[in-house]
Amino acid sequence: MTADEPLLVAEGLGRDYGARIGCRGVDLALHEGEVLAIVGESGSGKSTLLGLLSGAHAPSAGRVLYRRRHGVLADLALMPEAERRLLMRTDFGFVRQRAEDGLRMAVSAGGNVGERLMATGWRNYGAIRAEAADFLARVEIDPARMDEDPRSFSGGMRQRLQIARSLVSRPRLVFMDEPTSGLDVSVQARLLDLIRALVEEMGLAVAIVTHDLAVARLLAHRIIVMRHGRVIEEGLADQVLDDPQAPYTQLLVSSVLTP
Ligand SMILES: Nc1ncnc2c1ncn2[C@@H]1O[C@H](COP(=O)(O)OP(=O)(O)OP(=O)(O)O)[C@@H](O)[C@H]1O
Repeated sequence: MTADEPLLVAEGLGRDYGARIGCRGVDLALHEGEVLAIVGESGSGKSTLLGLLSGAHAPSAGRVLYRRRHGVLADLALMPEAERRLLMRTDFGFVRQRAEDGLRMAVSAGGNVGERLMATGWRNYGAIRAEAADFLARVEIDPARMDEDPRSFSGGMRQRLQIARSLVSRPRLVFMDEPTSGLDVSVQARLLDLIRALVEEMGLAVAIVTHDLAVARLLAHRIIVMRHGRVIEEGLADQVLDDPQAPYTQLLVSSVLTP
């Protein structure tokens, strides 16, 4: 596989909810090490698109192709269920808006991280514990607290723990849905820096949904702008933010629209 070949491709992708449009006609490609931000106001279809790209939901139109480690493109919807589930464990990571949705709250911090390692084949208890401690330190959680469960953690710590849980198994592709909203502004800034550092260091491909253009500017290489379920503009992050072409994007960027 060469760097020119995309890791993930969406072709004519769409999903309806009865008569309501979730998203329609989305074409995109995501390459290794690339961060793609999906922006748009509430209800524009961002989460629906992320659900389709990650294989969590089946499309009602089009398809999502994923380039597997041996280089072959596979249609997520046509994969046998067991294979898709395995792929989601080994190759994909998810960071949800609410840490509580991505963590097991009654399981220790170390357990939350170690569980992901076990799901990808790690078996040696000592090695799992050491790796979990190491990864907790990377997300700035004191490994001395690894036996505590996340209910005793602050919001920012919980989100950092969710990030550790998602990344410890070295996925190739990470899906993030508003990973910093709902946190204090100062906590958000620190978390964004951490995400940026980890994504860069691990060479991850990321599809991140955000209504916050500052998040997109900080993290993304490319941006797609959605409105009423469709992609209305896409391009390099700086291009879209500094020289938006679509009138709607111009309004978004000038903050006339409140997300
Ligand atoms: N489970 C569902 N059942 C019915 N309609 C849905 C469902 N999920 C989303 N929709 C509709 O699909 C459209 C797109 O919603 P989606 O959640 O993808 O937007 P979004 O851009 O992620 O919004 P937000 O920023 O508020 O999360 C909206 O009109 C929404 O009402």
